Amino acid sequence: MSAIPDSAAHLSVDAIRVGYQLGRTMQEIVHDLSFTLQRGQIGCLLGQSGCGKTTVLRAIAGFESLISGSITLGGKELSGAQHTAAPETRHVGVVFQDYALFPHLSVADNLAFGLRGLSAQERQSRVARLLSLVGLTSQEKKFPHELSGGQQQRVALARALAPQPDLLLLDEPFSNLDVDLRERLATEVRDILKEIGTTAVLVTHDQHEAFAIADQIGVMQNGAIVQWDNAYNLYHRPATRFVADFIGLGVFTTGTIDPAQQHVNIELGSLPLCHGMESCDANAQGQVDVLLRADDVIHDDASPLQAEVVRKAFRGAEFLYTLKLKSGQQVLALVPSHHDHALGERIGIRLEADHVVTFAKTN
Ligand SMILES: Nc1ncnc2c1ncn2[C@@H]1O[C@H](COP(=O)(O)OP(=O)(O)OP(=O)(O)O)[C@@H](O)[C@H]1O
Repeated sequence: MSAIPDSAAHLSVDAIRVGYQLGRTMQEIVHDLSFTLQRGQIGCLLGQSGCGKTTVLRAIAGFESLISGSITLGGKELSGAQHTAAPETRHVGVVFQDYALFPHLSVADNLAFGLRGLSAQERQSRVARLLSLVGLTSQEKKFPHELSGGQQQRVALARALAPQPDLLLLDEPFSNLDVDLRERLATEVRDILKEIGTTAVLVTHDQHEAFAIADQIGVMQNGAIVQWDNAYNLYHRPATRFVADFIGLGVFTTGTIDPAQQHVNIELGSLPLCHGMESCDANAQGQVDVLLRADDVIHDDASPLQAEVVRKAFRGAEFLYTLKLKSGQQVLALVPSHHDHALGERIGIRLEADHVVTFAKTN
């Protein structure tokens, strides 16, 4: 599923195919991929290593030509099947994974580097504003090696924003940072981009990062976007089994449709078919796979339904329990961490699903 081209969009990526020349043959990596962003929106391409995220970003930056399709920014076509505007003419900023700062220049000079066309006074005031925006005013005289990874990434962001690009591209910008810092910095970067209203596209394989920063996320599989949506819908209304599996924590459990009642019966109880779903196969028959998220299974001491704790992972505020049902099927449950149960213990659970997601059975 791909986005419908939108003529009012600021960035429009329309049915692009991109590949690499290997000897005499063109190996197509990105197939018929489309999405749009309004001015000031932040989009994210999320997917496993090798699915083609960076290739899309490189095509938007102008480093790769298109086999077919088009890329339009602010109403102007940057790439089509016949032409590729040079990267330096696109008004597109790029933040790379390795920051790519100039090691011999101070923080302030790194930021001023792309502003040589401005007067000294304008340059100074833009650098001062950006330093304050990224919270590095007191570090302006330092050199990159004197900064932490998170600070270096903020300098890279400020440097890319300095020429006031029409679009900012971020290629796995947080992957060199600690997991804890990644999500925090992603939220900070979102606040900064929103404050100045910059349209941006980020690529990452980390869904928490994507959730923290993006308005719209495209889940990629084998060079195509399989769902372009907001984080809530990707989690609660996954369009395909791949998205359901890739996003969030959950298991598939076997369900049997009761067509008369429009319910699906699973070992844990009965769920209204398609509950909370805008699109769903209400005519499904027989057996289906039902997606059960870890937050659909609630720990409840008063429930007569019991399951055995077979695995537990402490996550601070919660435990992620893997629970074995009577049949041997396993489900996941996120439980507040003051409920500390031992492996092998049987605990009461009940079902509480806001969205009932089913897929055709695979085995
Ligand atoms: N310059 C190139 N020449 C030939 N093939 C390439 C080139 N760059 C990338 N590829 C191939 O294109 C495919 C997609 O690569 P790409 O870097 O776009 O994926 P990705 O999703 O960004 O992966 P990662 O998360 O690992 O960076 C891979 O199979 C890769 O080997």
